[in-house]
Amino acid sequence: MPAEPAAGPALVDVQGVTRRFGTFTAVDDASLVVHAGEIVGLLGANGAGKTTLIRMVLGLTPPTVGRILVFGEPPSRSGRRRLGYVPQSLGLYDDLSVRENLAFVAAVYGSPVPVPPDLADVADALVGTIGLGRQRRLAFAAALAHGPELLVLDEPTSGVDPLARTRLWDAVHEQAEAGVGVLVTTHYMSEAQQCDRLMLMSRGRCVATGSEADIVAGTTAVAVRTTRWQDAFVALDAAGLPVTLAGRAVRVAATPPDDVRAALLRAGLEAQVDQVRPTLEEAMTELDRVPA
Ligand SMILES: Nc1ncnc2c1ncn2[C@@H]1O[C@H](COP(=O)(O)OP(=O)(O)OP(=O)(O)O)[C@@H](O)[C@H]1O
Repeated sequence: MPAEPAAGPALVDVQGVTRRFGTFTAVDDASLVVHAGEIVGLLGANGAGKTTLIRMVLGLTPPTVGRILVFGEPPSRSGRRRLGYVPQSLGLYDDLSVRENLAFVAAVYGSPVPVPPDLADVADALVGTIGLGRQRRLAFAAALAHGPELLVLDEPTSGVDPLARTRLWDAVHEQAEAGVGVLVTTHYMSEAQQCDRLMLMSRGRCVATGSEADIVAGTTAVAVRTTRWQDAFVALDAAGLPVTLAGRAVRVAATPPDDVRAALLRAGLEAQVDQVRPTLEEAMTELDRVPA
């Protein structure tokens, strides 16, 4: 996962962009580039500002401050023809069949769009009657109809099962390998790990950028080893610490080991407390807590 952006002209170049809605700042001084052939992931909790940033890249919402270039120019109608966008809501016609949805897109772009082989068995089913995973696959195929150079995907696999998610990501990688730049928002850490570069947003601000290793560096996590792991979990949770349980492994993000030991001692628990390499999720917990 390279930390530095790939060479070559940027497909998307966002510099120092802020977007306010009244007195509320949804995006605060964000910068971002996407080059051909790379997958850039936008991460952040609900309301972090990801969709607002994407809408600005698409030219749907103007920035309050800052500069956005897409294909070297401010977002425009002609630029939009060179990109494919899959919104969270998918933008499909529920009362048309899979085939009819693709025919509609084909009519707009003037080029035929074949039904993808993995949707062949539902080609004549109304979109509203097929599963969400297949709807997302269809929205993705529709976004590719005109051979875009840039794909913008807003939570493309939200609510779909792991198999469908893997298939969609295979299709995303295929596009990137063919030279398409991809800007994708996600809540799933497993998906973030598939991106070439990441940008983590918290309350509108960009709090970390780079590879997974860059983002994890400088954050902390501890592992708590004790036979009384259930009691340890309850005590740390009651102490207000960001504790998680994976099987019997108790882990605490964003907290120095001594603070974890102290919280355990207060609960009358003895345990081995070791500093460990944080997961991306733990790093995000810590970075999301950085005061504004
Ligand atoms: N048109 C608008 N008017 C006022 N506030 C808005 C508007 N659009 C977005 N916001 C606010 O800006 C903040 C960022 O919203 P945004 O949808 O960009 O977040 P997000 O990171 O995409 O979240 P999610 O993961 O839930 O989609 C939220 O607090 C939202 O309520």
